[in-house]
Amino acid sequence: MSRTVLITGIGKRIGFSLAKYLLAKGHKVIGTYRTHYSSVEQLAKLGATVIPCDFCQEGAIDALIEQVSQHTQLDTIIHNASDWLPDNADMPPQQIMQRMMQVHVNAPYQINLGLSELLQANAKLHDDCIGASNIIHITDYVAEKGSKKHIAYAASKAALHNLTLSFATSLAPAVKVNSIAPAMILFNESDDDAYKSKTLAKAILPKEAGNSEIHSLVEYLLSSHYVTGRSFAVDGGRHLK
Ligand SMILES: NC(=O)C1=CN([C@@H]2O[C@H](COP(=O)(O)OP(=O)(O)OC[C@H]3O[C@@H](n4cnc5c(N)ncnc54)[C@H](OP(=O)(O)O)[C@@H]3O)[C@@H](O)[C@H]2O)C=CC1
Ligand SMILES: Nc1nc2c(c(=O)[nH]1)N=C([C@H](O)[C@@H](O)CO)CN2
Repeated sequence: MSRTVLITGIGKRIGFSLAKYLLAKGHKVIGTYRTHYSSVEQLAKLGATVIPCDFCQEGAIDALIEQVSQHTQLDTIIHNASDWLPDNADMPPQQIMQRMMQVHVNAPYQINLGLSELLQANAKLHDDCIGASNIIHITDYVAEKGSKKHIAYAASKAALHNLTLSFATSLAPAVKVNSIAPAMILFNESDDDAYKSKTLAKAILPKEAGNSEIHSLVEYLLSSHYVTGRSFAVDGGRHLK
């Protein structure tokens, strides 16, 4: 059955690849972006509805909720947008924590509350309406482990997983709410060989997993009618090292 999926942060990397993947599967995609890369135009040409939204801009989230509410068949939200700020970023610690909580906690919280009635109503469009609609929070392995250099980021991702627990309870039985906790999906262009070797050595499956690991897990969660309130680690067994 074709779904209508809101994905945040579609401009690049995992968000971009996931939007392309879901469009290719025949789903309708509504995607938010902060920077207007050519990839955004590419997704629009493939049929996506693309909406500019910087979650740190006053009023932007309310405007997004208002705009997405017009898409009356919305049944899935994937919170992918994220800012990987280190604690030594060139701004005061208070601002670092505020931005991390704004992007990773306040934005998903407000969007979920603002669109939950639509998700619940559209669960009924499916043959089996129990667990038919979805919210997926993309967190991070460090939500459970912590981080030496991204303390505020890790804390905000832990809070994002806590939203999974609360919304899973409050939106049952129509809406499933789950976390995906990745570790090493994609390196950044700025990562040097020394960093890559050190990072790969943290997992018992030492590899850069790639976007397809997220695609297949999203597909599984969308097909389930019974999995909710859980976190799915995509981390090469880092917890066993
Ligand atoms: N890549 C990996 O190996 C891992 C990724 N993850 C998680 O997976 C998800 C995707 O990762 P990845 O693709 O690497 O992430 P990126 O950092 O490459 O991209 C994140 C996206 O979020 C957008 N974004 C950042 N800040 C804001 C904001 N204030 N308002 C709106 N949008 C914003 C970015 O926009 P812009 O392009 O303008 O910056 C970008 O499109 C993230 O949640 C990340 O934390 C977790 C562990 C590992
Ligand atoms: N928003 C982002 N979050 C994270 C990123 C990223 O590029 N953007 N990258 C990672 C790393 O893969 C880290 O897990 C290992 O280097 C974590 N989160």
